[in-house]
Amino acid sequence: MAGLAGRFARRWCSGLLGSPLQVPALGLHVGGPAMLASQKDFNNAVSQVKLLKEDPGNEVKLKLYALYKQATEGPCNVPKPGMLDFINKTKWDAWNALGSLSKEAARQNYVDLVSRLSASSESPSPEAPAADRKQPESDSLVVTSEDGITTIRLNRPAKKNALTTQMYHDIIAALQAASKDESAITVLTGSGDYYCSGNDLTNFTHLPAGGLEEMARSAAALLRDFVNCFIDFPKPLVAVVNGPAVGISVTILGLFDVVYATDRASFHTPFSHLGQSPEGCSSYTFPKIMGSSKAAEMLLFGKKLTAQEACAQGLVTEVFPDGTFQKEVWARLKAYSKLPPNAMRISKQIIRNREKEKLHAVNAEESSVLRERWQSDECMNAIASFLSRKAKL
Ligand SMILES: CCCCC/C=C/CC(=O)SCCNC(=O)CCNC(=O)[C@H](O)C(C)(C)COP(=O)(O)OP(=O)(O)OC[C@H]1O[C@@H](n2cnc3c(N)ncnc32)[C@H](O)[C@@H]1OP(=O)(O)O
Repeated sequence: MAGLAGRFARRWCSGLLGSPLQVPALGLHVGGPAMLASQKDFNNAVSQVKLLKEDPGNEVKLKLYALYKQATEGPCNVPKPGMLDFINKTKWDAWNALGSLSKEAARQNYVDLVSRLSASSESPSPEAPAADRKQPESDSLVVTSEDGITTIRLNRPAKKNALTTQMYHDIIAALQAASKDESAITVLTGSGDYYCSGNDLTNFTHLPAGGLEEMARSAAALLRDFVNCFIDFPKPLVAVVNGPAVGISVTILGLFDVVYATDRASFHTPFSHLGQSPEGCSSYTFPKIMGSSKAAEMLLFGKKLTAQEACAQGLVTEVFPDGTFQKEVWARLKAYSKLPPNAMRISKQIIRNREKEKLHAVNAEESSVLRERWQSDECMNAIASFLSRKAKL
């Protein structure tokens, strides 16, 4: 965890400052007195932060916190918080990562960062959003509509398309819009080499004021809303699985109508490893799709399936060679999107409607079990282990 936050903090610091007087390894300003911000500049910047029109996000807020502490108190010399005190430990790590940076340089870096934030929150966005579609709040999701197909693309390739809290909200909004737009088919896919690495495990480190209990309550409510959107989605829903899939991105596949996968894809649900339990209605759909013992191997023991195995077990519709995957899949989807849209909707309704009530009940139960799991030592230790780079799947 210390390493993770330290690495994060170093990365946030680098690249933010353009001064020639930088420590190359840290990207931090260590300039001489003539270059440095005054106490008055610093005080102004502190006031300016409160006036920012847009929330700069947790990563930037953490950097501001660290620079503020360094500028006002100097290098971090308070005891490190306990491993499970995620928030205070992350803050401590960020502050500690600034090492022996002088108070004056920290003050300058703080002023520079605030001035960049103020400038970007005042400049108009380069592209006006399409009139009929509210654009996602972050760049981590890209939604496009073309040829009768609305495509929702997970776009965080550097993090293997792990789902942040904001992305869950954006996917819900994108599905709601797609259910009403002109398109005949809706597709979920990923950018880069992964389809999706599941829930972003750092979501669990952003503890709200109500602590772990409140975090678990609000995550369970969001999970429930998120999965409900897939249960209720009225048009053909297709997953274009462009690479490995993990966790919730695998479990919700049971709620898709068609799943196309590259032969590079794999399907992994490591819930027990993470001290968690199945979601996405997989406790119901997986046994139905593949039989209870194959489902148990995946959901209890975290057995990872190859694309071919997932296809043999009915979770995947068809597997394509990676070299021709995109070309073949999109050609096929374009042809399908020309079929009469109302006929496709109505057929989907007949196939899915009698299951809906059951699926909603399963979703509610899975979300409520997870709410408890997320507060367990097993779960917190597994997440702390991943964050401290001791564990990877
Ligand atoms: C509303 C809440 C709902 C919650 C619903 C619950 C869902 C349950 C799940 O989804 S459980 C599944 C959770 N996912 C994982 O446990 C995957 C963890 N990731 C890994 O094990 C590996 O990263 C990997 C196997 C996916 C890929 O390994 P590889 O070596 O190829 O790549 P890196 O590990 O170097 O990853 C590149 C960077 O991406 C970050 N990252 C990857 N996955 C996640 C993730 N799930 N959460 C947060 N961050 C992730 C990784 O940390 C690297 O970042 P860095 O470059 O900054 O170090």
